[in-house]
Amino acid sequence: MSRHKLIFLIIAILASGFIATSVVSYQVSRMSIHNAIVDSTLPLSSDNIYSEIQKDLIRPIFVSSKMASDTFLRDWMLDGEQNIDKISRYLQEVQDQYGAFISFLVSGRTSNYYYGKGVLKQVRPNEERDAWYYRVRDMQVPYEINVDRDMAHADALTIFINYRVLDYDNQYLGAVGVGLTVDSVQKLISHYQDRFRRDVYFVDSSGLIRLSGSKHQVVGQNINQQPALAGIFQQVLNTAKDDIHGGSFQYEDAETKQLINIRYIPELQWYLFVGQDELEATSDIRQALQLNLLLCLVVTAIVVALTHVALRRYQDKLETMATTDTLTGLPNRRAFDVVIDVFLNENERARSTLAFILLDVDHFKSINDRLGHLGGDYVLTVVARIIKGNTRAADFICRWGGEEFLIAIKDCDEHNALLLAEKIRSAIENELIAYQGSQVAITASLGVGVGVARAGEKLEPVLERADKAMYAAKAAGRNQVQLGDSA
Ligand SMILES: Nc1nc2c(ncn2[C@@H]2O[C@H](COP(=O)(O)OP(=O)(O)OP(=O)(O)O)[C@@H](O)[C@H]2O)c(=O)[nH]1
Repeated sequence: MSRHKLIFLIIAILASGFIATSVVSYQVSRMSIHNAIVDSTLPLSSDNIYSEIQKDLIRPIFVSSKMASDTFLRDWMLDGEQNIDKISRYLQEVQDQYGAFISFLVSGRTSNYYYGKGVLKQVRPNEERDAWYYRVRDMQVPYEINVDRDMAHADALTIFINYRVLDYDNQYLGAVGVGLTVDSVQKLISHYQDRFRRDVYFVDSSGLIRLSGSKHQVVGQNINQQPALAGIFQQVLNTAKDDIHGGSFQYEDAETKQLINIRYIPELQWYLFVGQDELEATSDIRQALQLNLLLCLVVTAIVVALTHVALRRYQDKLETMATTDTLTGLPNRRAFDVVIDVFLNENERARSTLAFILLDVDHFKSINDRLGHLGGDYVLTVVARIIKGNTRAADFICRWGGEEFLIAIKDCDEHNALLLAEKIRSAIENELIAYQGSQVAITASLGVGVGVARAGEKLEPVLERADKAMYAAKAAGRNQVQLGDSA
């Protein structure tokens, strides 16, 4: 397998492994956050808000019940509603003492609507705003909770506790009670909005948003105008069972993925919506995913870079090992095959002849026999050194075989090749090699082949000329240079 393929494979394995683990862990975290929101966070918020509302309603119900059974109030009504100041003061005192928004009394006999400042108005059966009074008058239960506009306070949205007042013989006298501003509920939902980033809003059965702490759901709008939400709301209305309306739902719009919990608040006859944007809730783990992927990228890049360097070094080492003769340090015959094309290319650009000198140490067998194999090895290293010392860096020298060396010279004619071969021959002849106390003189036979060779072409003709010339030198008595037949 090539190095590039191996690196590509490593990248593919690391990247797919890292991406798979990051994405799987992201999905698992996302699902657990989703489930936590749907199963506990939203229902719990809904429960808390509902119980706060109930808690807020208990006190005014208690105050209204006290008013309905107050002997002063009943006697005043039975005595013919004589002194209006008295009842106004009473109502004002209740209002101040219990921090109510308004306290009121409506007389069944005179239809007067009394409050802290006197008579506000008279209720009329055909007045739509007074329908509540006639409903209370005829109802079977002692009180109702009604969310309505308060005329005495510029039509502010108010929760009224409407209590029936009966005389000592249980005959209906009128309706009494207090009104609460919805400010406390509004504060509560704003608190949820700010602290837990939850959308809290109340919707009546027509879909009208009555109270809201949410930026997206504005009071006065109708949720039926939001197609995704309208469908869910219809579902809630349709599946209402035993007055238990609601459940957990999810819907998506252009920017958000909302998870919502809907609950019916019977006291208000409104629906409480608590929602959370899943995308916002999971933004942290999405950031973690991005960071993870970035780290994976960095780790992959480091691993790939290290692998590349290690492989490169290893490959270089292998190549060097495979192409270098360990004894002389010269390139070997394999290196010749690798390098010669480059060598020929360079020579071709020079458009000149190429020379090969083939050198064979004379009677090397007997040198081996005399000095031993290690001694023979040493002689070969000396010969290599002599050849190197007499050639240029641009020449290519290699160990061709046992005691044979090849010198390739670019841009070299017969004359110069013969001169170089003679120089080497004479340097070898003149070298007295000292080995283990004895002095050894050696000679070599050299064959010169000169010709034109191009990259990709067979070199055999030129090489053969050098080879034949070398054998001719041997045959002619050794220790000499012979020139091969010219091309
Ligand atoms: N010490 C040593 N000997 C080698 C090496 N490679 C080849 N030889 C020996 O070199 C000798 C070459 O001998 P031959 O090819 O018969 O030729 P020669 O004795 O040099 O005689 P001529 O070439 O005819 O002058 C053989 O004995 C090989 O075993 C080597 O790396 N080291």
